[in-house]
Amino acid sequence: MIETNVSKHHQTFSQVIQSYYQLTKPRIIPLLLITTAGSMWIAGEGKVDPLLLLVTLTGGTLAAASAQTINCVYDRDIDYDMERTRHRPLPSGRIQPRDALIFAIALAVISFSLLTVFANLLAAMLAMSGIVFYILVYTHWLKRSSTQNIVIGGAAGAIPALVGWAAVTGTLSWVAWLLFAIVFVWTPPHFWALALMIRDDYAKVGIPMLPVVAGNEATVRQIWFYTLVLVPTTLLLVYPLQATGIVYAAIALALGGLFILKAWHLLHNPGDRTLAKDLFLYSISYMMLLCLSMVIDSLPLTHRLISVVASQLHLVVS
Ligand code: HEM
Ligand SMILES: CC(C)=CCC/C(C)=C/CC/C(C)=C/COP(=O)(O)OP(=O)(O)O
Repeated sequence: MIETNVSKHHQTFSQVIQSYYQLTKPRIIPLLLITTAGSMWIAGEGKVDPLLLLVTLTGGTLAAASAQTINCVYDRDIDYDMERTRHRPLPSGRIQPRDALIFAIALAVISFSLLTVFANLLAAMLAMSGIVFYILVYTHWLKRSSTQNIVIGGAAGAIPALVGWAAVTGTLSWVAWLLFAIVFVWTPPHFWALALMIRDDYAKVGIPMLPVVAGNEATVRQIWFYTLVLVPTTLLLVYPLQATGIVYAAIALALGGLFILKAWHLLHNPGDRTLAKDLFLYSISYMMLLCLSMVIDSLPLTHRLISVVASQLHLVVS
């Protein structure tokens, strides 16, 4: 087991807080919340109770933080061996695994209570299932054993979209599952682009990420495949589900076109790490803007503006 001297040094209160904060891998959480919010706005047809929004996003934050913290406890051995993750609080000895687990359980309990009391039981149960799936299916079962680890495990990252929908409607629908599918299909291009950049790190610790096991060519082909599935999937919200309108359709098409273009470049240059990095960074902006377009599209103001423009066009034509 990893023991370092760092834990024996005195840490100031703010350093301790900082370490617990880092344990939650906070940089990923805002995007998870953006998918939750996009889902909530579509579910609420442009009108979301601010208190429900606040509670759901807080509950979602705490659940994701709990999941990431348990993942840090479980993966502390490989995190120690990888350059990118070596300085995390557990491998560097700033927090003890037992304390991290207590912290994670506390986060999960608060999240569950908050969501149950102020949203509903379905939203709370979904958030908890996100934690369980991420830990059991991704971290424990697949991460160290399958090249498909992030395809199947990626379902955990798509659960926040279901949480958002459930919080507003108390149930799940086809649209909710489609939002889930969008994040699910987006995850392989998102992660494999990154894995192409840092494959050596994964190879070092024996994690069977696709580029390590199957090579760059096979990985870019998979990225290309999932990107080609992703873009039409995003458009199913417009037709046949009719959950979003013209504003979303136009933005989803433009963003999707650029995603396909970038994936195409990578497909023809599998060894180019700059292109891989470009696609990874774009995948994040893509999801952010796609969800933002869901929100804008659902607003009553947008609907009014569109009917004004449509009637003007009608006048011009007739
Ligand atoms: C199993 C699925 C996923 C895997 C394996 C994965 C893996 C990763 C990894 C390893 C990083 C780099 C983090 C670092 O440098 O410490 C990253 C970054 C990121 N991921 Fe994912 N990810 C997954 C799904 C998601 C999902 C579902 C979202 C949100 C919807 C997301 C959002 C982000 C964001 C925003 C970053 C950038 C963080 C930064 O600014 O450094 N990821 N991902
Ligand atoms: C509703 C709910 C609670 C959902 C939780 C979903 C969740 C925490 C998704 C995160 C996915 C993710 C960023 C994985 C990082 O992979 P990794 O752990 O392999 O990354 P690493 O190599 O940086 O450790």
